[in-house]
Amino acid sequence: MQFPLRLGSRGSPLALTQANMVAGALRAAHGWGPEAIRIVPIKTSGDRIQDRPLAEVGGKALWTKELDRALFEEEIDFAVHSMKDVETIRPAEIVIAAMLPRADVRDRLIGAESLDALPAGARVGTSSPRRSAQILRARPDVSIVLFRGNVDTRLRRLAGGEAEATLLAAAGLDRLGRSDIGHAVPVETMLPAPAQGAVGIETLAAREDVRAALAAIDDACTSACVRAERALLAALGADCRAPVAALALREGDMIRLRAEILREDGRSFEAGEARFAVDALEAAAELARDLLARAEPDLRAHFRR
Ligand SMILES: NCc1[nH]cc(CCC(=O)O)c1CC(=O)O
Repeated sequence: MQFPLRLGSRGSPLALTQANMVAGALRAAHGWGPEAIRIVPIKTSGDRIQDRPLAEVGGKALWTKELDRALFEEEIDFAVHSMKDVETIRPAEIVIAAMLPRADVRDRLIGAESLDALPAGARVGTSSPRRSAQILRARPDVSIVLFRGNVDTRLRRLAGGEAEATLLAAAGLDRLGRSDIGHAVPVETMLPAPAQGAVGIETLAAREDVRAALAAIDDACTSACVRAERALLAALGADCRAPVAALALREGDMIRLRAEILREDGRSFEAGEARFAVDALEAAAELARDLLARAEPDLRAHFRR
């Protein structure tokens, strides 16, 4: 293997923090020095387009396309991603080689202690169809304001009075050293997005040396759970912009997968769960089909490909 290994990352503060976590884990696992890994920031189209909801931007692979290209052109040896932002359908030449131990999976509400505590008619800033739907289900009186951009941008817009509250992933806030802000929303109220809180590392399938090095930092439990959540998402024909929530937890040799599909206005939803052996991912697809079969036409329409 040729050093330094080049780790591609988005350039946002959160992405770079996660890249440093990956580099640190690899150095510790292999006893490598600080020079062994170089972080290469790469601008993605998702980072450039800030003024429209992602669902409207339409193009797929907003966060991955440029990093994929850098992998193919051998500008980088591996790439770090928030697994939540990685599409379910990936190029066949690319593999998810490892995931770091998952962080807090919950969303944190900033600006109020709980959804119930929001003032009547409050404006809540988010660009996530899942969060919008879950908020509106709990609080049909609030209005949703489009909030995009990185964590700092969203907090600035909140401070600027553009909304009374916003929601951010606890994992991102914690990694940025902002554990002090917001109130965690229980997963029973807001089931998280599939793969929320998980950091993954991708490389080319052909790079056996890199894959072996990455295997040393793979958290098997996180990988198994996130793979189950992604299998459900894939079977729904959905991506990270669809109003889908899913959370898998290990229970001994089994995985317990909870999932929810919602209409974006929160007026209709289906929830379910399944228990299956760690490798029996077909059960996740079955749960997806079951949710779709129960969904009323307007809800199912969100998932028509
Ligand atoms: N879509 C943006 C995104 N992708 C991953 C995270 C947070 C970190 C994580 O979930 O691992 C965030 C920000 C957020 O949702 O608040």
